[in-house]
Amino acid sequence: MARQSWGYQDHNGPAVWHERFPLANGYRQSPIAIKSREAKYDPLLRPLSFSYDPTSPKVILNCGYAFNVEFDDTEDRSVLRAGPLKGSYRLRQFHFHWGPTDEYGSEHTVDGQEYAAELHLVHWNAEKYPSFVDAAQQPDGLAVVGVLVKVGEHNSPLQKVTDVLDAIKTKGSQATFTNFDPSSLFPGSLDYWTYLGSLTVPPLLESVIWIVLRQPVTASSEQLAKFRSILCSAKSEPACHLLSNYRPPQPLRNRRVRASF
Ligand SMILES: NS(=O)(=O)c1cccc(NC(=O)NCCNCc2ccc(Br)cc2O)c1
Ligand SMILES: [Zn+2]
Repeated sequence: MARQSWGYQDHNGPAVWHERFPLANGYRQSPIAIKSREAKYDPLLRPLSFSYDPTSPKVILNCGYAFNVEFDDTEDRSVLRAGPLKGSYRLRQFHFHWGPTDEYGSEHTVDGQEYAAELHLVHWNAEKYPSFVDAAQQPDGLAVVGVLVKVGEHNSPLQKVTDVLDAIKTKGSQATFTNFDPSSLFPGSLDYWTYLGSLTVPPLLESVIWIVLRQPVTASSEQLAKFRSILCSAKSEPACHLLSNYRPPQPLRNRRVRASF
């Protein structure tokens, strides 16, 4: 495995990603600072439609800059439809972004408000493209649902995820993870903002239709601390905790944010 070239520290973090990944200065980069008053209600936007098979999650792995719950995406078992999308998008993985304290760590912000963390559910357009990597090269290839997380009440569905983090402490480790419905992590309202953007991690490909839910969910301070307990170092390396893995908001440039509400 090639030594990870990028990360979230001063020497390899978001401020220098452009040196190896020129798309970092592209025209549809993510995340963005959402300004609710500038978002335009679009009556043509439909409600989101999820159909997730709880037996389709397979493993949880520490990739050094996040932990991903990976799904069996070899067929349409967990899909997202409607909303701003044409056709169905297949769920591939979900992961979180967080910061060094409960005060910040989300990637999207809303009216200047930073949240403690952000959940991303990554789907790809399996109707049009043969694989995730192919879809990730296309302007309509991916659809990511972002859920803002604020510090507060204990989040019991989330505890199923945080309980397994001790088993994947070091970069490259993985553990079995199944019988989990990721829609249990959603807030009560599925109102959303949507805009055209990119991956928020290198290679920063500009292939994501972003769907950011308006209503945040909560997680307790202890649950958020659990995120920070995983290591960005491999077993053989000096331990370094992954205290922060969020990319800050990027220029909106010539883009509009639409609201479903
Ligand atoms: N934060 S996000 O915008 O929701 C978002 C959206 C899609 C994917 C991910 N993360 C990962 O796929 N991570 C595991 C693979 N390593 C990065 C990677 C990604 C895509 C391609 Br093609 C090649 C590649 O090496 C995050
Ligand atoms: Zn993400």
